[in-house]
Amino acid sequence: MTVGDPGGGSVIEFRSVRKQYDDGTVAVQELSLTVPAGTITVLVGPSGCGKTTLLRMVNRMIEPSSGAVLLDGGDVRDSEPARLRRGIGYVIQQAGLFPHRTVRDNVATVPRLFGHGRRDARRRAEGLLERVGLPPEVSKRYPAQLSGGQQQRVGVARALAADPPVLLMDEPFSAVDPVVREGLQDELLRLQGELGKTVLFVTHDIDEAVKLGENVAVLRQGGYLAQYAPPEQLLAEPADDFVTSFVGRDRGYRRLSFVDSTGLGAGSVDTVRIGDTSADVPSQAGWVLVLDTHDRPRGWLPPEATVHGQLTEDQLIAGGSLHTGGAPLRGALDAALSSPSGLGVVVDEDGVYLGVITARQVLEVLESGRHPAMAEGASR
Ligand SMILES: Nc1ncnc2c1ncn2[C@@H]1O[C@H](COP(=O)(O)OP(=O)(O)OP(=O)(O)O)[C@@H](O)[C@H]1O
Repeated sequence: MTVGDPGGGSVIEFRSVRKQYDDGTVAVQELSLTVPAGTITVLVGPSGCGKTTLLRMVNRMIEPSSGAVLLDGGDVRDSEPARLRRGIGYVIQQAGLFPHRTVRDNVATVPRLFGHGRRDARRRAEGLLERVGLPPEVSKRYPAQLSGGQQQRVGVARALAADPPVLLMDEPFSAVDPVVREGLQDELLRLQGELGKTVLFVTHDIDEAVKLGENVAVLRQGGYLAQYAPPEQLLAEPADDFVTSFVGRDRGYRRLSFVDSTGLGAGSVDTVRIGDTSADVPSQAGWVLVLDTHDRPRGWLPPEATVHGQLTEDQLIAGGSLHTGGAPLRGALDAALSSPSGLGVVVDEDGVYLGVITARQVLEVLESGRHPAMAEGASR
């Protein structure tokens, strides 16, 4: 076993699986779904629609009543559960940590199971904790001494400790507040970029689903698969009324996250630099953008503002969000709408000023049909 090295992923295939519990509840109707290797696939749907049941069929915590789950083509029933689970990381809502073991020992448990010595296992655990973005000082604390978000990170580190090709995540970020949750989501995407696991992720939150999933399976009450598609397609072409209402009224706006802004031309605006004197500041009919010495935007001077002596930061009006050229159109629209001048500032990857755009320009790009996916959606 190699701990923490890039491991790649396995294909998971649900083949006509159905689950009826002993009391007669049918949690999953006959359902077929292939989860591609090395991607994040999200199971989303309202409470009780069978998401957890489906997820737990992969590591045999639940056995299907009929049908089969295959990992890289092999039926999971052919693997003894304990052995199977060593290749499948599992992260749950409350992290499920051992309360009487330190954070480091919680993670080190897994390498120990694989026969590593205590020291080696701890060293590996510390590497993993760093990888999930935890500072070294938390490693000797107990789980109760950590915030909810930190506990979830430990849960992820522990699930990754065996370098499993598959990671099952059941509402892992639901118990933390929205800001921490966003951070955890970003961290998972970054981590996945490095590790390329096959991640099957359960949530009831459609925003989380479209943010994380390369593919999203929408389930509805009674354990039916309503739609299985990449998020942009889900938002553009919801399969039925249930999916339409589940993805929400603002799906048109959310789809802007999936349309890139290539082709959105940037205009220009007068600029000055911090440290310039009144003589350098253009006669002001309109807003002037202020840059630092590296040409990075710092803020705005309003029309008719007078500059006495050298221009300093405290004379500026704070800018809105910045749009990185080529990034999704949603960011361009947000930059324009959040800017005090109404002009969204476009920058390059290094944050250097490129030009400005207006909300109207963003809408014109959408309406001009230069983005076929959006034009198609508009006609629906
Ligand atoms: N052991 C069980 N015995 C009987 N019914 C069960 C059992 N476990 C789950 N169910 C039922 O099966 C259905 C699907 O449950 P499941 O936990 O898979 O849904 P879920 O989509 O994950 O829900 P949630 O988002 O609320 O966790 C529900 O109606 C649930 O009540």
